[in-house]
Amino acid sequence: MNPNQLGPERALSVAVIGVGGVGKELIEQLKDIPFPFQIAAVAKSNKMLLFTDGTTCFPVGQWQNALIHSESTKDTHLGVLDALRPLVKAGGRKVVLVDNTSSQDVANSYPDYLNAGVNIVTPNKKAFSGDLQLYKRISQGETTGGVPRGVFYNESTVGAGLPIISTLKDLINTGDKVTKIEGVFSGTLSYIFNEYSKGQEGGPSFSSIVQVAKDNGYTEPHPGDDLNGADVARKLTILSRMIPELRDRLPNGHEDVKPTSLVPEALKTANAEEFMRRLPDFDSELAKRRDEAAKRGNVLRYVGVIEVASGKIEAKLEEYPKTHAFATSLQGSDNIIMFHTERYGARPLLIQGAGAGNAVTAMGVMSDLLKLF
Ligand SMILES: NC(=O)C1=CN([C@@H]2O[C@H](COP(=O)(O)OP(=O)(O)OC[C@H]3O[C@@H](n4cnc5c(N)ncnc54)[C@H](OP(=O)(O)O)[C@@H]3O)[C@@H](O)[C@H]2O)C=CC1
Ligand SMILES: N[C@@H](CC=O)C(=O)O
Ligand code: NA
Repeated sequence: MNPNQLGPERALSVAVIGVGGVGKELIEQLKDIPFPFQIAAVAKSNKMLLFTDGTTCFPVGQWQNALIHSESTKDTHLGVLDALRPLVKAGGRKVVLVDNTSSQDVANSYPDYLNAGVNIVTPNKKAFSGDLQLYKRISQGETTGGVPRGVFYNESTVGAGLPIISTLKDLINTGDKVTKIEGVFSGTLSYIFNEYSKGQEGGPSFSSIVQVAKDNGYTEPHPGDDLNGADVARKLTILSRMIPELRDRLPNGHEDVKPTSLVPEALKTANAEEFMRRLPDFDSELAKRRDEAAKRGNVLRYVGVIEVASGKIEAKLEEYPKTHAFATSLQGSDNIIMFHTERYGARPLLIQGAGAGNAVTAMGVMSDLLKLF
C-alpha cells in the first residue's frame, strides 16, 4: 500500500486515550508517518480534548498544554465514545480508539465502542486477559445497530512491537497445529534477570535494577504487576485464548494461571511509590537465590509455558544453565518466544527482540493502525 495514494477520504480518525509513556510516543510517531491520520480526540483520566468538529491538534502540536489546561471531567472514555458516534454515523472515514491506558474501566467499554462501529487498537492487556465473558463480548460480538461492528487489534499486548499475536494468528488461520509456546514474556523481568545474573555479591542490588527498568519505561504503571507475575500470566492468557483448544481454559483469566510471585508478602498491597521505596529492604532474599543458582552454574529466568495437549499454563522463575538460549542470547528487555507447531517440527519458530519500552510498544500500536487502511 502506497501512503501517497491514500486521499483524505481514506484518513483514519483516531481517538487516543492514555498519553503516558506509550501514548506520547505514539502521537510523536503519528506526526511523522506519511499515512493520513486525523486525531479526533486526546484524553487522559480526567481531561480530554475533542477535535471531532474537524479542527486539528497537528501540526500546531500544542495538545499537551491544551490538555493540561482543559476543564476536568470524569470517565473520559465515555465522553470520547459519545463524541465519536456522529463521526461513525457520518460514514466515510474509519474511526479508531487507541487505548494506551492500563485501565480496566476503559477495557470494559470496548464492547460499546465496537458495537458503535468504532475500531480498537490497544497495548492494554486488561480486556483480553481477565473475565472470559468480557473477552467473548469483544471477540464474538455481533452487530446490533445499523453500522458495521468495529474490529480490534492488540499486537502490543504481547511482546510489545514484536510480531507475536500476528504470528500466532497466521499459524492458526493457515491450519498449523500449535503444540506448545514457551519463552520469556516480560521485558521487565528479562531486563532484571539479565542484569542481575551478571553480578554477584557486590554487584547492583535487585531493587536498583527494578528502578532502572521503571525509569526505562519497561514496567507497568505499578512495577508490582510485573514482579508478581500477573503481567506474564496476562500475556499467556491472551495467547491461550487465541488457540481454539484453550479458548475456555481460563474463565477468570490471568488469575487462573497462578504465577510465581516475586513480590515480598509485606509489599503485596503497597502502592507504587511505597513499593519502590521499601523494595530495597528485601534485596537479600533474591540475592541468596541468585547466588545459590550461580554456585550450580545456573542463572535465573522468569518464563511462561503453554502446553496445548495437557492444558498446562505456567508462569514461573526457573534456573537455566549458562549455555541455554534463555541465558546466552537475551540482552536488555528482550523477549524470546518459541512456537512449537506440527509444521515447524523439531525446530520451533523463534521470535526475539525488545519486549518492552515506549518506542517499540508504540511501533506495535502503529503497525496495528496501518492494518485498518
Ligand atoms: N511500556 C511498555 O513497555 C509496554 C506497555 N504496554 C501497555 O501500554 C499501556 C500504557 O503503558 P504506559 O504508557 O507505560 O502507562 P503510563 O502509566 O505511562 O500511562 C497511562 C496513561 O493512561 C491514562 N489513564 C489511566 N487510567 C485512565 C482512565 N481510566 N481513563 C483515561 N485515561 C487513563 C493515564 O492518565 P493520567 O495520568 O491522567 O492517570 C496516562 O496518560 C499499558 O496498558 C501497558 O500495559 C504494553 C506493552 C509494553
Ligand atoms: N511491563 C511489561 C510491558 C510490556 O508488556 C513488560 O515488562 O513486559
Ligand atoms: Na507483539
